[in-house]
Amino acid sequence: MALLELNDLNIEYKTDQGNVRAVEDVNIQIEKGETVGIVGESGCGKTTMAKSVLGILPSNANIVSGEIIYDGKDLTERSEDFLRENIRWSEISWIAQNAMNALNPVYRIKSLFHEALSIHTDLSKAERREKIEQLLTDVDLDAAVINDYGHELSGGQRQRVIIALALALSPPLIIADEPTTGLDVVIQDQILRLISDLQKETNSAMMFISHDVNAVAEVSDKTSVMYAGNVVESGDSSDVFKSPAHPYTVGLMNAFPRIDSDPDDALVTIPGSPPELIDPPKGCRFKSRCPFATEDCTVTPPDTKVNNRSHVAKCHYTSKAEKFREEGKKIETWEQNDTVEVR
Ligand SMILES: Nc1ncnc2c1ncn2[C@@H]1O[C@H](COP(=O)(O)OP(=O)(O)OP(=O)(O)O)[C@@H](O)[C@H]1O
Repeated sequence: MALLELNDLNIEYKTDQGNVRAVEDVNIQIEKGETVGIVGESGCGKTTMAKSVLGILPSNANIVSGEIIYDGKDLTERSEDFLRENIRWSEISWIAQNAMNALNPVYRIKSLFHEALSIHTDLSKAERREKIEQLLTDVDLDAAVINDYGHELSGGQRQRVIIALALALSPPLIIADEPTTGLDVVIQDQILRLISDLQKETNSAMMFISHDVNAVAEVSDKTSVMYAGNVVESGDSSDVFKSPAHPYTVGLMNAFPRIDSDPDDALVTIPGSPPELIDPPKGCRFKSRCPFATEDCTVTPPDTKVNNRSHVAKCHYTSKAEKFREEGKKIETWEQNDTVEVR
């Protein structure tokens, strides 16, 4: 049994304009000790999905159907008290983007930890202090920051504090939602490496959410690519990133050139933006931006097996994936209005 299983998960937000179908029929499994990457542009439903696991969705959100099975328990059926006392921090912790900005600036760093440790452990005050200093050292901070206020630290230092907090109770699962976004590129790299090293050392499983394909490819064993509320491609990261089979994955990878790619190569971007999720298009949601789309794409896209492992893509034309990859490198492919013939 997987540590976390999202089964046919559907989540909507109620708004004055109508219901936003932010997560639709999402299936994701995370095994013990494994890192699963979730990648996609802003607004694709990644954060909504992650918040549903922790039970911290905003009040206008509704889990319409599906299951969130953690260690055999369906969390969608558990109360707020149960999640607070038995799941958050101790079983599943959360590293959010710029999380410290959201925290109370009049709190000292030590207060953040004392709160989590006093609720969930029976350590004495002195033992808690020792533990906090150790956690801060583990994330390469000077233990003296224990007495600082959040606003006295740099962005990178704050994110290290948040990582230390996420590790404080040795949770079996860590959800890291855009943990490096907004940081300086060099710091991003350090934080990424730190998360990856600590995760291996502690053997926690991790859901690693990012819009940055390269970051996801670097740390994840498996990857799910999300577009407009759907998982459009998933599989072992080595399969997904070596042989992307959905045109969206191809476009996303070209939009994030690897550090070792030729600097003279033109940057390819996917024109347009994801569709409105109040009345999303029928069939494939990527259709209007896909240079390879045909009439068939207006019907429900299939889950197509790409190889004899677990690599699947929601596209009718995965048998043409090699051609997608080749044509997808060219700017003209994405800029022209006509469909590119791949047959
Ligand atoms: N509180 C809310 N009320 C209504 N709609 C919302 C709310 N929060 C998010 N949405 C909508 O749900 C969809 C998914 O958003 P979500 O934040 O989950 O995406 P994301 O991929 O995590 O993007 P980002 O990285 O920008 O957070 C978007 O269309 C967004 O506008």
